[in-house]
Amino acid sequence: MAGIPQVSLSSCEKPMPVIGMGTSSYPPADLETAKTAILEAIKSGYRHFDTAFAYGSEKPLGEAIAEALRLGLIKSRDELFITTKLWCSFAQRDQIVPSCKMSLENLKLDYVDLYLIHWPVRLSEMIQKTPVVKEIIHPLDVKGVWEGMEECKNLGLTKAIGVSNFSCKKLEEVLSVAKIPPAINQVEMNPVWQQKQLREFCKTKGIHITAYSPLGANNTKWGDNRIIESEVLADIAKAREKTTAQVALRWAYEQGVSLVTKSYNKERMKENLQIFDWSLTGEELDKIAKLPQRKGVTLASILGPHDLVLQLDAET
Ligand SMILES: NC(=O)C1=CN([C@@H]2O[C@H](COP(=O)(O)OP(=O)(O)OC[C@H]3O[C@@H](n4cnc5c(N)ncnc54)[C@H](OP(=O)(O)O)[C@@H]3O)[C@@H](O)[C@H]2O)C=CC1
Ligand SMILES: O=C[C@H](O)[C@@H](O)[C@@H](O)[C@H](O)C(=O)O
Repeated sequence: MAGIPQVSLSSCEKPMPVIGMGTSSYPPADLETAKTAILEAIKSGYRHFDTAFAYGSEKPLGEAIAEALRLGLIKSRDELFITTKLWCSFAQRDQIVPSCKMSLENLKLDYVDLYLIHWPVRLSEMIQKTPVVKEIIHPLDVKGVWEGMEECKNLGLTKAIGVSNFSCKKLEEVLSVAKIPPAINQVEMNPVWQQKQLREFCKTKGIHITAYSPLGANNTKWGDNRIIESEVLADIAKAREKTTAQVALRWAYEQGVSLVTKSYNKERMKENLQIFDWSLTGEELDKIAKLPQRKGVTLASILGPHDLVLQLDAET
């Protein structure tokens, strides 16, 4: 297996492996299933893991890390790059540090490598299921929340801080108040939602993009099968003796972003790492550039089609 390239992030001394294992599974995996899959991913060579308070995968990830250390698969926790995210129900100035500490407790870690604001919205209640009623959805206090994120970094609870699902407009708001600029914006990005405008903007601001759902989150509640069933991608895959998934992942990598993709299947998690020793041709890239575009993951599909949510989904 060719080695996994790394990227450096602003305000973070530790480099990040460009491919990470996602841990948002549908239907939600039980603790043992998730732990076993994550351990398998470590055995396969993954060193970057993406979790969130909302996924319920912090605990199994923490257990898998402890087990990997016990088994000697890794010598130190420092060999891993761990990302987790602030859930919307805790998106208030005084709740950020406690929330980060709660995630660290779930993970049984002293620090995470990256802490992200999960979505640019605040929920005034803890939720058990989605969609939610509109009364609990509020605009984000960007200044207060970002100050809390900066405090997490200054306290050493996280090496880097960033955001997720932020538009250019929301990023401008963060940048206007930030003492430490966001290192990353983690957003949906794949051949059928290429994010050209946002990528241009982030490049000029030194914000690195991580692509989530790079396979279109096929077979999940929040995604669809447009990528896995794309004839254009399948034709390229056939000609190159790769799989459609590998073509989609390689495309994202060639755009200069990092990516997090989830597989709890031993063969597919290995397959997804085989993207670093070949490249797409100019002609293949042109064909992919022409694919029809449509956002797959929307906040409205999670929280419900409320005005503020639809407005956030429509922002560029
Ligand atoms: N910040 C945010 O708001 C969001 C972040 N994320 C993060 O990004 C991660 C990845 O995105 P996700 O939405 O999971 O979607 P992905 O695009 O990574 O797709 C995951 C789906 O594809 C399947 N799959 C994986 N590899 C292959 C393959 N080689 N061939 C065919 N099917 C495959 C998986 O099934 P199987 O496991 O059976 O292989 C799973 O059903 C998440 O797990 C999460 O960590 C995701 C959504 C939103
Ligand atoms: O209800 C659906 C879930 O919240 C799903 O959309 C998320 O877990 C997603 O992967 C995310 O990171 O936001």
